[in-house]
Amino acid sequence: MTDHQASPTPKTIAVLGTGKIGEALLSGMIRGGRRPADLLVTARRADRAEELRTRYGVESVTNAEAAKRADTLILTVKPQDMAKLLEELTPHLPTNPDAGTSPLIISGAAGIPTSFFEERLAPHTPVVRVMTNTPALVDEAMSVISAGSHATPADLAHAEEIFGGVGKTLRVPESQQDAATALSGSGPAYFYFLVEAMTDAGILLGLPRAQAHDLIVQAAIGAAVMLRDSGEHPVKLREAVTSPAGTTINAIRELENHGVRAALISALEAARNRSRELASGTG
Ligand SMILES: NC(=O)C1=CN([C@@H]2O[C@H](COP(=O)(O)OP(=O)(O)OC[C@H]3O[C@@H](n4cnc5c(N)ncnc54)[C@H](OP(=O)(O)O)[C@@H]3O)[C@@H](O)[C@H]2O)C=CC1
Ligand SMILES: O=C(O)[C@@H]1CCC=N1
Repeated sequence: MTDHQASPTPKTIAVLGTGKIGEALLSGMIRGGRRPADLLVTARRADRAEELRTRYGVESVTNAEAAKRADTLILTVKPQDMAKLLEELTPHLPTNPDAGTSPLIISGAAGIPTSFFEERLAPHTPVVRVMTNTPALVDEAMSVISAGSHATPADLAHAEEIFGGVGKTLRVPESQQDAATALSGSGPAYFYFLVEAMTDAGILLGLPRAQAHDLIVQAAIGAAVMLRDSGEHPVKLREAVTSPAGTTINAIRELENHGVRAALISALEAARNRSRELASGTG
């Protein structure tokens, strides 16, 4: 296909800045049946480019080449690297595209609003902002999707199709993206932190580390599946575990005494605030 012609189904997808999130998406697209020949990747280091080529059979190109050849550019560099990446891309993107003829820009970066891209790119450039998370690696991502000013329903559907291949998607107004970043973007880290802490508790209680880890991980998986599949409110599920004069209520009292609920609320608020700070793309 000629560069950037209007097309209802964009063909070539480039992942720019293929680190942890970029690779998770790339591997998901290939698992989902997309041909490596329809994918391009870019990386800052030659050894990383080679690694991606070897691992996935995809072509590794420069950012300039990706801008010229791809119909969809998924930008997965750190927020602080986004301005520089855009500087590298803009000379190679159409400068005065008609509506519908520009490549779709999908940003996976925390904090950076679609206006950041629209201010730096040609008029009509469609931009979609997505906050995914690392469980994309196991097709259990949560990807929260918002349209920029020029993104069409087809652009949103295309982003949903890409990210839907690695988990669930949800459309939200862009004003909710910083909150979503705090909840689901960073969310897996909170659960890993809890598992780490509870495994330490198992050690304190005399269990071997590997056994403590397995017990807590399976409790987490069981709880997660029940939260997802039972349709019950978490309070109900917790009440079902909490027997009168039993063990669980003693633990819950300690969690409340130590302000864990308030700590979590403050923690997510801090993450949301940091996402807002990242909006300028300067760190
Ligand atoms: N990690 C997570 O859980 C999540 C991250 N995100 C967002 O995804 C984005 C990427 O995060 P993550 O994958 O963790 O970060 P990584 O550092 O793993 O990936 C970013 C990659 O971009 C490369 N890079 C930087 N600048 C350029 C450039 N100009 N051209 C080509 N490659 C470049 C980096 O190269 P080098 O290796 O040399 O540094 C690195 O490999 C961030 O914006 C983050 O906010 C969103 C949701 C969850
Ligand atoms: O910590 C971060 O900034 C990124 C964005 C969401 C998860 N990780």
